[in-house]
Amino acid sequence: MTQDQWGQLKQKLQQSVGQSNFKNWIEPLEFSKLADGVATFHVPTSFLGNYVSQHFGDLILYQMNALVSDVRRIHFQVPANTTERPTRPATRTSQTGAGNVASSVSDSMLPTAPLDERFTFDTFVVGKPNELANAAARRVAEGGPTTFNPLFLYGGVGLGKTHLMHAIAWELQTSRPDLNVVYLSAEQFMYRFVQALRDRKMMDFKEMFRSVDVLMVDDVQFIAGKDSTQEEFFHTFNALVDQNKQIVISADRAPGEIANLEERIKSRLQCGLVVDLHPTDYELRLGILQSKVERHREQYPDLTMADGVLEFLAHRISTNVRVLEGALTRLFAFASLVGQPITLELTQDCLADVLRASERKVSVEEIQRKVSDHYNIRLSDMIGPKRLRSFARPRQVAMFLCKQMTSRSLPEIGRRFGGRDHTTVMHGVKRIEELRIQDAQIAEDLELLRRTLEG
Ligand SMILES: Nc1ncnc2c1ncn2[C@@H]1O[C@H](COP(=O)(O)OP(=O)(O)OP(=O)(O)O)[C@@H](O)[C@H]1O
Repeated sequence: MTQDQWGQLKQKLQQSVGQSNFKNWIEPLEFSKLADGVATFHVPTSFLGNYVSQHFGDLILYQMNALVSDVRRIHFQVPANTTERPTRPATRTSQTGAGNVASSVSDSMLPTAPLDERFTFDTFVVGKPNELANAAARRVAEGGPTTFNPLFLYGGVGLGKTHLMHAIAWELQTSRPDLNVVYLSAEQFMYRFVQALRDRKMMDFKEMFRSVDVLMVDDVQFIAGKDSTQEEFFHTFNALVDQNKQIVISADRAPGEIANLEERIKSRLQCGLVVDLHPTDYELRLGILQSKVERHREQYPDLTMADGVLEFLAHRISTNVRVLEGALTRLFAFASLVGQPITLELTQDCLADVLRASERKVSVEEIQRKVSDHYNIRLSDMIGPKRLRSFARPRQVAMFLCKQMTSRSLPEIGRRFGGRDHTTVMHGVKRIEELRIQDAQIAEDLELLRRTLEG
């Protein structure tokens, strides 16, 4: 391939990956040579090589073959005279991408997967459900003598396991640059293992894995049922533990609960510290939202957000932090697109599907019953026409909770409150929103009721 052809290919890639990806990742590539079906590119850092290999490797290979035939592999190389800045843990080694794409700088070092720069301890919000996991991760990140091995982190989807592992790697990169820290998913472990078998490079594979100082394997449940990968994992694990090298493992469940995982591996995994990331609670969700909103505010400085929106989201969106983050991002993008402030109404419109999906199954009837019990009035009085303050206030509280905790529209809520008009419901909801700020007793009632209703 000539430099001209590389120029043409770059134009094509620009169209495929978009301007910003192109600028960040493709533009820095320098085509070096094409020989024996292997296209070599020079990259300024192995991190960049890793990233491009993983995210755009197949695309480059595909588009290159449309231009010149018979390219089998892509190779990313940091030229010998380049000094890499040690800014990220992942830069010390390189990543082998899928298929025929490889980015290798040194064949003797184990490639680590790229780390997400947003996943640090600074950005990890700590609350009751994750404080132990956070403390254990921090302990490992200090890089001192191994006190528990392995650290086994487990928890449901999107609760921060990967975030904590990346945070450990970032931290060690700064405090202990002498250590060879490797983070990879169990799937990547398997892929490397299969590749080593295929290329008859098992000795290299073993050597590479045994030269690691801190090994972190994400989503280990992936190797369940994959017998030879499990076997190899077991040997790697034992070899590192014997050498007192730190291991961190994550999974979506406790070691004992991973089906089709060999007993000896289960028991090995339980040897160290097993920590559970619990589902988030309201306070943690609110804390996470508050911290994330700051970053969105920087991006959209002109957007205003009404009081209560974050609280609403923290109440209504389930335990998965990824969903919570996604909702916030979408909300800001939407509000900026339509040029409107972020109000509760806009939030409900924009996130209707997310809210519906994570809706707790609380019914209007249940709310009415709990609220009338709480205020010691009869259900018939709450729904009936009487306007006495002692009935009207609980009625408004119930309307407010219906609006917050169910996906019923205002007219629907009105109908279930004795056929009232939607404007009456709207007025009731607004009144309680005001009172919640002015009147501590109402705020307390609401909190208590919400907790009982959530069960
Ligand atoms: N306590 C937290 N503070 C800030 N962000 C968090 C927290 N917990 C999770 N997140 C964010 O939620 C998202 C999902 O987290 P992460 O990918 O670490 O989850 P996971 O437990 O590895 O999920 P999976 O089981 O899907 O692999 C990430 O963007 C992460 O930054």
